[in-house]
Amino acid sequence: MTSQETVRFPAGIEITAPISPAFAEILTPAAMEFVALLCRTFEGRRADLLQRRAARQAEIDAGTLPDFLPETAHIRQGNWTIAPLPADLQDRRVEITGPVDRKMIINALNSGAKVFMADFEDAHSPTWAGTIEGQINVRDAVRRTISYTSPEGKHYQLNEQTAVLLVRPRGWHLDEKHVLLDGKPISGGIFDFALYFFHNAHALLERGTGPYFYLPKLESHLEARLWNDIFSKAQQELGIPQGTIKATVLIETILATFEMDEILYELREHSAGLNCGRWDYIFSAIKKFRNHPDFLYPDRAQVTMTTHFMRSYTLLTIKTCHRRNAPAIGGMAAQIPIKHDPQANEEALARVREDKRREATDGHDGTWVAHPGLVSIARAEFDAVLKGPNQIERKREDVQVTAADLLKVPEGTITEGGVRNNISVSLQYLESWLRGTGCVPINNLMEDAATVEISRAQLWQWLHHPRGILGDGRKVTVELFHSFLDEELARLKALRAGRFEDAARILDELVTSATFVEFLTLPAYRYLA
Ligand SMILES: CC(=O)SCCNC(=O)CCNC(=O)[C@H](O)C(C)(C)COP(=O)(O)OP(=O)(O)OC[C@H]1O[C@@H](n2cnc3c(N)ncnc32)[C@H](O)[C@@H]1OP(=O)(O)O
Ligand SMILES: O=CC(=O)O
Ligand SMILES: [Mg+2]
Repeated sequence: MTSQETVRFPAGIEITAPISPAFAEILTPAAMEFVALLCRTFEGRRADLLQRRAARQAEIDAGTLPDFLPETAHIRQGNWTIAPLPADLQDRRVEITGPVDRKMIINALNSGAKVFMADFEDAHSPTWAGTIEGQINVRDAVRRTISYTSPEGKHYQLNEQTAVLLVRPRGWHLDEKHVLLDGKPISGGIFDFALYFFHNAHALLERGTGPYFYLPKLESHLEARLWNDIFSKAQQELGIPQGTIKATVLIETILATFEMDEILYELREHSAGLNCGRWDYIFSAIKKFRNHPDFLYPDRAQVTMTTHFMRSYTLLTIKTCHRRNAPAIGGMAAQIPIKHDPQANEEALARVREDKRREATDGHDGTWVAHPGLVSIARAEFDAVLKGPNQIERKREDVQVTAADLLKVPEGTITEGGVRNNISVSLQYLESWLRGTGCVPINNLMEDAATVEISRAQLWQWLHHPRGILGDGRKVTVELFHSFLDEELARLKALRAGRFEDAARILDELVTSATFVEFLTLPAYRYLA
């Protein structure tokens, strides 16, 4: 390892973590100059927008529910479209997503999916090493030099035909604590974006593709405007034509659904449509209305894609996108292939098939899968429906969705099984995240930061809401939570060693805190190397 003293960074930049020779190829003085420029230019606006989130939360807490914005009615009513899509983003019928681990990047690019989203977000635990290695891995993937040999001696390299690469940087709320600018941690999202763009934009263009992104967890069109301005500045600095960057925004907060036209409009030169990030969306609904007496959500397993508010959201996303000639990408079913149990496996695959069939029939232009074993299943469902590379021509003008549809609370029950499952899944996921793995199979389901946000947010809500009562009449209290937590923790610790005590400390803080913690990754990041 070299230390920062041996690498000359621009004035004001300090890196507080080790820099190996391989890391120094990413953290070059020129790249860090670019990072610093974007952070200096835009950090103030990021901070203001995070403040604005808090102000909107206060309005909701005071009883003002979200609605479509009167001041942007002219944008919703106007007849504009996004700029034409590049050739390699026309057909996105199956997109695989996954962490920026070297082997998984190769497997994902070779999976037969049209697109691979390399994830520095929900599926990524942002350790210093994992984050910079992720940048090395995507750099090598862009240049097609990436290879890997497993400890068992299996060799991995890219096929002739590979998926189109998209990168998802961190959301606005996360800092990169190992990089200080003028003494303060910088934005994790700008850091991820800037390094990928700086090192790869020209190489991507030379290969006939481009710098393509997914943008997570936006809560308003003003947050989209900030990304758009960052894109314009980045392109200008690197001498890349304006409009080259293409970004798909995840509609995964309940507030963003009310501003989908506006988000597409802000990014119209850079837009590659919208995606229904269902897991964060459910989390966001619980989080935003947590203090409202009428909004109490049942067990996580009961908040499905066919509940009224979820169906309304996905249909409105399709209609909004298609009116603007933008693709509407579907989301991720949590089921993954199950080894060694053919019947359970067939049931899991049937659930994925059903989910993808509904998305394709509704009008989505593509969808997400969690695992290479699901690519052909999703593909078959979209092949059966799509007449061309996408179905943007299906405008779905028949869809009528109101604010009330988007806010309808699903009915259901809160059960002891639901409470225990939320505790156990949160503990297992946090424990893995603390060890640097941001996506894991638990009970044969894909779990990542978004799915686990639902679990811990439900625990908080059931504990703090007067109607957080189990089917058998017991109120969810701190005492009940602690007794279940102790039992679930003991069960897990008996199975294997790990950072379960740290995970339990974080979960306890998240659930029993009087005020809701905005994101579980904020306290958890304090524990991360
Ligand atoms: C809410 C959201 O944000 S969704 C987006 C974020 N979530 C994701 O991206 C999910 C990514 N998926 C994963 O990480 C994994 O599929 C898991 C953790 C769910 C399951 O992983 P595993 O239990 O290791 O799966 P499994 O053992 O069946 O893997 C078989 C092979 O497929 C590979 N594989 C599994 N998932 C992926 C993936 N998403 N991308 C690339 N390769 C994958 C494995 O690396 C393994 O490769 P190998 O045979 O060469 O060793
Ligand atoms: O990012 C996707 C989600 O479902 O959350
Ligand atoms: Mg998400």
